[in-house]
Amino acid sequence: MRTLKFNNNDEMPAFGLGTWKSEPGEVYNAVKTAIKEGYRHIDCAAIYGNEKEIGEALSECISEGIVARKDLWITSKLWCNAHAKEDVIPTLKQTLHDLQLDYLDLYLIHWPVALKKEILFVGAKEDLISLDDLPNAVTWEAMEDALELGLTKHIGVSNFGKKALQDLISNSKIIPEMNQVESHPYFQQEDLLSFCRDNNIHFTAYAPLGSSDRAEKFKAENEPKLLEDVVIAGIAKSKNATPGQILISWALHRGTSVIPKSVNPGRIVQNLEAEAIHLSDSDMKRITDLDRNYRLLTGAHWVFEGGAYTLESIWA
Ligand SMILES: NC(=O)C1=CN([C@@H]2O[C@H](COP(=O)(O)OP(=O)(O)OC[C@H]3O[C@@H](n4cnc5c(N)ncnc54)[C@H](OP(=O)(O)O)[C@@H]3O)[C@@H](O)[C@H]2O)C=CC1
Ligand SMILES: O=C1CO[C@H](CO)[C@@H](O)[C@@H]1O
Repeated sequence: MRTLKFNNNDEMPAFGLGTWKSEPGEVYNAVKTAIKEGYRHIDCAAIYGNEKEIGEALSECISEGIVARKDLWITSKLWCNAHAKEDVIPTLKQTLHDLQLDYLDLYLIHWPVALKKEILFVGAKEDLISLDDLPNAVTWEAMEDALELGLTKHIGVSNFGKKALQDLISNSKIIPEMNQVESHPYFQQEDLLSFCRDNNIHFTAYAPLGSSDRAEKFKAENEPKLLEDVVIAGIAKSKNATPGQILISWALHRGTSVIPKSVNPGRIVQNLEAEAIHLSDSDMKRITDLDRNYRLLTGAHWVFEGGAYTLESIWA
């Protein structure tokens, strides 16, 4: 099993299970199947609305002796409406309660965007709080407190660009240990990955298979379909593998963590088996050459005329 090493020698399994869009009725089975088959890393978030069902599966896997808590790596994320300093710890405690855990392995600020407390999904510019009024550095101080309290073993961020990372690096006691962002062959983010490497920040690739089960309203017309790419298909055929497995294997060979989502038992197993695939330097180069700087999860839903955020400010 490939792992990413953290400062205190904790090792995060590089491969994990994504859980966004895994409905409450199906995520229980997905997590149980995954753990029984050998997954040891589950990626969660309060905003996915399914942490209670994930908690039931985790609790059963532990009580039935399928896995020990210490051998699992559980990540969750702080939603944007809880960035106020006093809201972070209570929100994390709710996630721990839902997941039936005493501690997380990794807690992330989900986006460098702040929402008013009563707003779950942004619908208008009035729902937003600007970073001048509620800076990431303030939220981060409470993340540091969570670490000190032992509620999580590691802290990090998600959807942060270089500037937002640099702000935290320059102004904080503890540097983020992880940045979880979109990454796949059509949107590799090599520059951000190098920045993270240079600053000792690990990198998790989300939407590694193209996130094709997103709601249509969040998709662009004629979005390129990674799983149908001819180069990926050709490499898959030559290795008796599937395109999904090649995409996962590429991310692992690149030294990143990768968290494909599936609720289908066959694909859950298939995705795990991608860890055993070997890609040659020439396979890797052919895939690296596919980059087209095509972001699937654009973040456009945060942007309103006269609002607090622009795409440039979010991804800077
Ligand atoms: N921090 C953040 O802001 C974000 C984090 N994430 C995290 O990353 C995870 C992964 O990203 P996500 O957006 O879910 O998209 P993925 O790229 O993982 O794609 C998921 C889709 O691929 C299908 N699929 C799974 N395995 C295969 C396979 N081997 N072959 C073909 N199709 C397959 C799934 O269907 P099925 O379930 O039927 O198998 C589903 O439709 C999320 O679930 C979440 O945990 C994602 C987006 C944003
Ligand atoms: O992780 C993610 C998926 O769900 C969220 C909202 O529903 C997204 O904003 C986010 O990027």
